[in-house]
Amino acid sequence: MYVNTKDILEKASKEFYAVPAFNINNLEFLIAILEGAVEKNAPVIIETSEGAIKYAGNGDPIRGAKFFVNLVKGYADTLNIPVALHLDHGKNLEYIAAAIKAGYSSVMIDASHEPFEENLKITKEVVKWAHAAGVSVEAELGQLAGIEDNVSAEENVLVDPQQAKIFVEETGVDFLAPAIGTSHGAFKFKGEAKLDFERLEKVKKLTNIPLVLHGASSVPAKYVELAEKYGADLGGAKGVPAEEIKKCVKLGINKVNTDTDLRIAFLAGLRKNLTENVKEFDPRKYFKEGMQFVKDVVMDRLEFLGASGKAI
Ligand SMILES: O=C(CO)COP(=O)(O)O
Ligand SMILES: O=C[C@H](O)COP(=O)(O)O
Ligand SMILES: [Zn+2]
Ligand SMILES: [Zn+2]
Repeated sequence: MYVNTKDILEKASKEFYAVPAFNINNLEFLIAILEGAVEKNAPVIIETSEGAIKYAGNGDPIRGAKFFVNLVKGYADTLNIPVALHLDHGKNLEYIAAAIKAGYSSVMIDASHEPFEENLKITKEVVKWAHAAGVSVEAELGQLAGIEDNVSAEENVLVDPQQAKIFVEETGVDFLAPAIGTSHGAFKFKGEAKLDFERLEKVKKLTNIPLVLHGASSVPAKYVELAEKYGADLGGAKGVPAEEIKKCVKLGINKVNTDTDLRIAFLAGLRKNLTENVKEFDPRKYFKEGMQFVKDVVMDRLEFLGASGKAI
């Protein structure tokens, strides 16, 4: 069933587990994710970036947002697990409005690149519109290193826990993404993974709402190696080890954003399949192995985050 993200995350926060939010751009990833969640009897969050909406709508945000709601809601309503659809890193009010109007379960307003007061003001405004439509809201404090859509932060600017308390109280936001040292993409951390667990613990104590970990892909070596065996060049790829993510879940993370791991798993399967079956030209066949790898990543995450069996 298609549900509000808030219902999924408030239960997770009360019961100390996390639900993965997987980014999609197309049908194949959606089917693989939902199949994995059904097999694990788990709730799941599907998310689309502004770029995904632009892609699906062939440049038109209204068409793109409607496309994803029809696709995800239509599919979810045939299943017995809770499924939510979330706008990831909403930065343009045009996309946020399109998602709310189309029927997304929740939206993210990411004004974290703005000064604190400005972030607070914009977030408060989005919360007002979204809540009026029954849509829940995620916001971000601090900045992630690496490239995030059009914004790039050279260094991590970590969340200030006291600011987080004020921000949550004043904006009425439903979930918060605190920057604690992760970054987006396949090339995280120069040395060992280094997350600020103490900071995370303080943010949870002071806000007591569901928290979100961005840039949470683990970049599994087995898919990187397989993709490279079949011609990819992903030299230096590195993610957040599952054990580190589990520590974050104990300290209050309830939504774990994952895009890169699915991309790499699919790439490995697709490259392998195309190389091994040079006569094949039916996409339903050559996509299959990539979809299976995506499903495997999904099931693994549902399991180690504690979401498995939590559908009811
Ligand atoms: O945070 C993300 C989407 O918002 C995705 O992070 P990864 O690049 O680590 O998968
Ligand atoms: O956080 C960003 C997500 O991984 C989405 O990336 P994208 O803008 O390339 O769709
Ligand atoms: Zn951000
Ligand atoms: Zn993110």
